[in-house]
Amino acid sequence: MDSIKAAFPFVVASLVGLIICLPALLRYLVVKYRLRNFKGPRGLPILGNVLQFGADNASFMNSFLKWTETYRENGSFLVYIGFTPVVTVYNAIDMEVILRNTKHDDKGYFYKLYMAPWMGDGLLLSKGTKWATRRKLLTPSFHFSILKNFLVVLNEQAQCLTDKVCELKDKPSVNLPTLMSLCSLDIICETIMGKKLGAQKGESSEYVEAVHRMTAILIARSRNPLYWSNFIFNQSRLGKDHAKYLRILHSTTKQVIKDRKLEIQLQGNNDVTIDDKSREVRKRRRLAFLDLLIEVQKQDPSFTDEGIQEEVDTFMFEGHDTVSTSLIMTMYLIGRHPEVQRKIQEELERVFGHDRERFVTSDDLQELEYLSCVLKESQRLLPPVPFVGRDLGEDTNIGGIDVPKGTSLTLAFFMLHRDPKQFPEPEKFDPDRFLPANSEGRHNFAFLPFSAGHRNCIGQKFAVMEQKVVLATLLRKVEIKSLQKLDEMQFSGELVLRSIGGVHVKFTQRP
Ligand code: HEM
Repeated sequence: MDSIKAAFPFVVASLVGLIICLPALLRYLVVKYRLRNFKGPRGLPILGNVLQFGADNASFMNSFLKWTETYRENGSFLVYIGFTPVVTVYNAIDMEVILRNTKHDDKGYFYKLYMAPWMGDGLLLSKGTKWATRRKLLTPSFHFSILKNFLVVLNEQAQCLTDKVCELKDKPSVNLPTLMSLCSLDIICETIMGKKLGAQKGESSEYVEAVHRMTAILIARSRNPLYWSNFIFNQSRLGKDHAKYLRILHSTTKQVIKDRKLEIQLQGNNDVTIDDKSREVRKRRRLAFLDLLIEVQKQDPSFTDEGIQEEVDTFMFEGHDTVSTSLIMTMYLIGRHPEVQRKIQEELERVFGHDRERFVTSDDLQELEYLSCVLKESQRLLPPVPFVGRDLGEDTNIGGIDVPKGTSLTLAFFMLHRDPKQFPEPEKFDPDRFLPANSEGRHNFAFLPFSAGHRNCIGQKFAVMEQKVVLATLLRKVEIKSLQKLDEMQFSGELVLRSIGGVHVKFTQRP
């Protein structure tokens, strides 16, 4: 009798546990049944496919690549992370179905876990009405007529980079990520917040240190499943550093916004006005995106200071690592293909003559057509954002199978861009694929470095402009030789694509 009494609390606890877990268990069984015909690697009970992912980011990427090739005909496959099904999609037809549907705008658990503390509920992470209202408010700020106001900053920073690179010409090897990250940070800080950092010139800044440390912490967090729990992460050394750098990042942006608003107030009105019809910007000083956000707030006071901060933090994050990764990969590929580099140099000579100093103008940007093809081909082969996540907002037919609402998706651009039906010999770097005549008949959703549909990249035009200015300035003066072979490089799909072990090149000054 006593032993029954003693066991009673455990029996009750087990029953309560079962009742709590039952809905989740039932949902798992129903979803598993509905997805029974979806192809994918066979996993273990309870663990699913986790053990097949490998212990580090490189093995994770290799497993993904292996599965993509195995299921290429389907263009999608299913894995289980424990009890959670995740469908990976990498064919143009299903990409279109998903990205065109406005109901699929939830970015999923991991996005929120890693990025929300820094970016809050800004444009990247928000959804529904909040996202739609913000996107409508912010889209005009990315119109080309406004973006061209940033050309001066882009040119100045590109020249600073070029001067630095010229000084490195005798070095046998330069690791591109270190160099390019500082350049794109200088650019994004000045264009978004109107703040000159001087990172390229070696001026130390608490903010730059915090951005670098924060990015590294987010990557380390994604690698360790224990840190996926907020509770465990917050107690860890890494979690404490995270809190410290987050304070620096937020207090900096908060202060910058406050100072800029005060400056405007002291001047009596905002010295930046935008003509509604021509989108022409009139200003008495250098424009920053922040001025445009403050202008938006004047038109719509529901866009609060917190709202401005969320968007500034989002742009700082989204507009820095992505562009520098794209430049790194493009410079690497140019340095591997002397014939492509020669064609770029010929185009630069056609547009700039022998003038290696003059700033790149908006007319020049239109004329650099071959450089556009090179950028696109680089973003096809080595897309800076290799994957994005989504949770399905409604039941959706993917590859002929009805996938239930709530299922997590990985949209794998890295693998999409290697579809041999859309891009014959997909591993070959061939910028001519993107000449207009060679692009005919290609599916509109076969090439998505900036994603597509309503949640596409708002900063796409800015990013292309920045890269063209940097490359047109640099390649007029220097030549790049890449020191690693593509098939020997090991990539990892973190928040952006990274080459484990760096990207090493040698620069020489052009005669
Ligand atoms: C080569 C550089 C860039 C690449 C490859 C890139 C790529 C992308 C991709 C793939 C997305 C979709 C993310 C998702 O669906 O989860 C995205 C969204 C976004 N990007 Fe970019 N991006 C770049 C540069 C920039 C820049 C320079 C800015 C800002 C200055 C920016 C701001 C944003 C924002 C705010 C979003 C969220 C848009 C929304 O959901 O409405 N990006 N980007």
